[in-house]
Amino acid sequence: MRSLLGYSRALIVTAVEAERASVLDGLGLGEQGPDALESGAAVVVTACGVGPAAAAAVTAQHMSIAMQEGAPFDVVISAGIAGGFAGRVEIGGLVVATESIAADLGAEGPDGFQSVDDLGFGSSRIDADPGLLRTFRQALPEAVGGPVLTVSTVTGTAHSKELVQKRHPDAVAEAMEGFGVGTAARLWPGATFGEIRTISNAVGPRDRAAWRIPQALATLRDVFGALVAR
Ligand SMILES: O=C(O)c1cccc(C(=O)CC[C@H]2O[C@@H](n3cnc4c(=O)[nH]cnc43)[C@H](O)[C@@H]2O)c1
Repeated sequence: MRSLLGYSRALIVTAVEAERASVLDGLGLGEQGPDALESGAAVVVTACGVGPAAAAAVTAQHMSIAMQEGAPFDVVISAGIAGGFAGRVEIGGLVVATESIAADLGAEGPDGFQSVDDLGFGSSRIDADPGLLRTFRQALPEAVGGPVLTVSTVTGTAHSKELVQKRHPDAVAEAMEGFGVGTAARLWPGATFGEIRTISNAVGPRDRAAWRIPQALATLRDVFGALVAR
């Protein structure tokens, strides 16, 4: 593959291998060996592990190596499955993040939760690059756009869902890596960032048996098939 969406070099970060395999399948790349990063492949797909810390560390490592090799990434995409907020997106559906928000980064107190923004310690939000977002929207007209939350603990009760929705009424989905990937990506000037998620489950009381992972992985494959076709 020469390039993705007109960018010279793309890094796609998933959490787990099954998501990575779906992305590679959609891109028509089959298996990609560990040499792709050092050898300057136009698209590198990596599985970072679950959660924002692993996501930030692995993204930063990849970006640093690519820079040293003289082939920096100019687009970084956090991709994978997610929980969707009922009424906003269906299971099996697709979400494109307008921003990736670290929903549990802050402090609890007697008056409730305060984000790091409220506390004056920085920002818990990373905007998607506007040009990349426009491209996603054109290529994926069926996608629901909105904030995607990054959490360290999957929301698993009606009560915690209510709390998180009160704080983020516009959120369309939650996952566990986007804010971490974006935090690393924005350290490199010239790298654009975005997040794409397909929906495996509804956010709320935990019912792992109800997660439709194969369906979400199939949608993820089709999404990257549509992106590479442009
Ligand atoms: O068991 C499997 O076969 C399998 C295949 C692909 C992915 C998984 C995962 O468990 C992925 C975990 C990953 O998914 C995101 N995720 C999905 N639903 C939610 C949610 O409701 N709340 C937060 N995160 C969610 C998240 O990004 C995880 O890293 C298993």
